[in-house]
Amino acid sequence: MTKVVKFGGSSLASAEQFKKVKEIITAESSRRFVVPSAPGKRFSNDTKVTDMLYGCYDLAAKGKDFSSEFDAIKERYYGIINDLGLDLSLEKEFETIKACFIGKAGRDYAASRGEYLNGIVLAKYLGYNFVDAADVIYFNDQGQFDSARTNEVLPQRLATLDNAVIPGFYGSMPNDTIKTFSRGGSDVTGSIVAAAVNADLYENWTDVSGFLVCDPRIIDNPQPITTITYKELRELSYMGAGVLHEDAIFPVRKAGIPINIKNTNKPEDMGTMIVESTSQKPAFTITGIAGKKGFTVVNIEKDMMNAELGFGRRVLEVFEKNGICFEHMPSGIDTMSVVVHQAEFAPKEQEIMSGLHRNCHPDTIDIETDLALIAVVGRAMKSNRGTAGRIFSALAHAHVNVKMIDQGSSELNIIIGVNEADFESAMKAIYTIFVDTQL
Ligand SMILES: Nc1ncnc2c1ncn2[C@@H]1O[C@H](COP(=O)(O)OP(=O)(O)O)[C@@H](O)[C@H]1O
Ligand SMILES: N[C@@H](CC(=O)OP(=O)(O)O)C(=O)O
Repeated sequence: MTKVVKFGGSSLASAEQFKKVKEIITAESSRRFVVPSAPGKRFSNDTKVTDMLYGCYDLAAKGKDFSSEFDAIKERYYGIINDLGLDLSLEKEFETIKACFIGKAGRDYAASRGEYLNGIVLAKYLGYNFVDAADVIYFNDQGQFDSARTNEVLPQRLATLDNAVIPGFYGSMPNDTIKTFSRGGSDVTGSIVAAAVNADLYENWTDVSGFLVCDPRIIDNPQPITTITYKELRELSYMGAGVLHEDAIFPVRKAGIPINIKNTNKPEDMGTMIVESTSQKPAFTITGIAGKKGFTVVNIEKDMMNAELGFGRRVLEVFEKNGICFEHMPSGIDTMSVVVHQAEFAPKEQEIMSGLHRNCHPDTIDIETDLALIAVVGRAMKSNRGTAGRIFSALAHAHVNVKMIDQGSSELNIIIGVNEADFESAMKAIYTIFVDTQL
């Protein structure tokens, strides 16, 4: 039996957390491959080492003095090393990092050092081999994960080792520079390593007892989800359920390896099993709710739009030419709405508006900003009548105006657009109707 265990930043934020991690790893000899994140927050208004590194590098890149910020990062590591009583010096590593900051080695390089250094500390503490992710995880020239090259090198390298610590979050580009995944990307490394060693299980250790029906920062003590399918999870992660990076699902899913989300602070809790399919009925009609703020809707109106061949294509062409992906596109007979990420759309707004006028000759176009999207997800929704009705009556009772509705043909999710100001009350209303009232 081989398990790959990924520990998030909250699980490795201090020496106290490192001790819990060692106890978990040594409790089972199958926990042979370990993927650590950089030290995270020790308390709610603490700063993650990754953010400290970004801040420090930004100063260095502007040619400003970054010594006190750099010392604060060193202190985080030496605090852990000293409290664990390790005989380990990172002075050589810190010298190299400082020189690379001055030499402007890049933001990705800077951020990756959080996981790199934590990997060295954890390997020493566990007595495990250290494998630098830069030597085994690859990206292509476009900056996308290069699975072909990684699959040639990583499985072979790990096959020679009884155990290893492989830092999460980064790898190397064809020109040997360092590249990171997007934020939270150590989850992706864990998944890639699990596939490479053909693990029986990928354990993802965090600070909550698994996936919860709703974000615990919005609902107090939400119910846990014991089993969830990859498909459901992808919908929820994509819509902001931060426990697991949305891209962490693909490598293990392809290899048929289940994921178990576990709590480092409560290892006895079962956590959540993420599986391909299950006959287990979810506890409620819905499996989970997640949501994100920061969307814009572009509403396009034109009489007889439905009869105009190629109208939709011409609309989307304008977004494509401006490099904007669309999230949803609800449409009527004479109307079409395109929902996009506000941060991506805002700088291109004028180009897109004039492009739409030129390409599609609409009667009117209006833009609504500050929209939040909420995904209500559940494999049981398909076989339960009236789910949408319950959602909308709950929202009406909570005085939330629904701006947009989109139901995928898989009937796995219903997406609802509301004003950002209504986001929290909408999430609470939906949670209450399905979980507390259990309608
Ligand atoms: N549906 C959800 N279930 C559980 N946690 C969630 C959910 N949505 C958001 N979260 C947040 O995700 C956090 C865990 O993810 P993350 O901060 O990336 O942890 P780690 O540092 O272990 O990688 C939780 O502390 C919680 O605040
Ligand atoms: N440290 C990186 C990568 C990561 O996955 O971290 P965490 O496991 O703490 O979410 C980040 O903050 O984005």
